[in-house]
Amino acid sequence: MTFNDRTTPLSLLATRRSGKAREMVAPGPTPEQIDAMLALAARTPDHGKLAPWRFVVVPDDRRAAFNAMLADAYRTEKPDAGRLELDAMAGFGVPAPALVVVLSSPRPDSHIPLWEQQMSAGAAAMNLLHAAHAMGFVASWITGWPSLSPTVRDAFGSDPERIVGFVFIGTPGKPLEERPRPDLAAVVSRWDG
Ligand SMILES: Cc1cc2nc3c(=O)[nH]c(=O)nc-3n(C[C@H](O)[C@H](O)[C@H](O)COP(=O)(O)O)c2cc1C
Repeated sequence: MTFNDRTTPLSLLATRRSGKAREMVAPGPTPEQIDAMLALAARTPDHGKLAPWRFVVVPDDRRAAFNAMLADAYRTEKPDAGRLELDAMAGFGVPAPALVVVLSSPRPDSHIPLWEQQMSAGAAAMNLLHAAHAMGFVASWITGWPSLSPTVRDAFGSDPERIVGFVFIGTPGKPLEERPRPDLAAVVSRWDG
């Protein structure tokens, strides 16, 4: 199977496949390409025109500081953490060339339900993935412990913001492999009420 076939919009959707962050290599997107991706990702449906999400680019020269921040946060929240766990945090997303942090930035004072604002943030992350793949890269939406850590969230924003995910972007260093896809019969039905 040819993954991320950019021949047509439909072929791209039909063959879209994320890359693994730890297997990504250069080239990654240039800063201008990242800006272009984010302009595409910002075309995301949101009820009430609130744009209840934000993107924070972690530039190349801040990636080491990002990983050090993660390790520090892990040590603070898990004082008993062993060396292996701390090394894993310090290597989070390495060696993927580019990183964008997607934040849910809801407006609590809005009449738009929080749930709808948070769904829009998820959609924005998905659109960022689509933009990256449409530009010839692979992306990977990762969460894990850092996405739930208040300390890490505070490095990028503040309550009630939440980290939707860390989107790593680069070129696959190994051939992509298909993952099992859901049996459509299990997830699609016709309402007969
Ligand atoms: C909200 C969210 C969080 C995810 N977090 C992780 C993660 O922490 N680690 C991981 O290996 N995959 C994670 N994934 C899955 C991958 O991003 C990817 O979607 C998965 O490998 C499926 O590949 P596909 O994008 O080709 O369908 C997450 C996906 C979503 C939607």
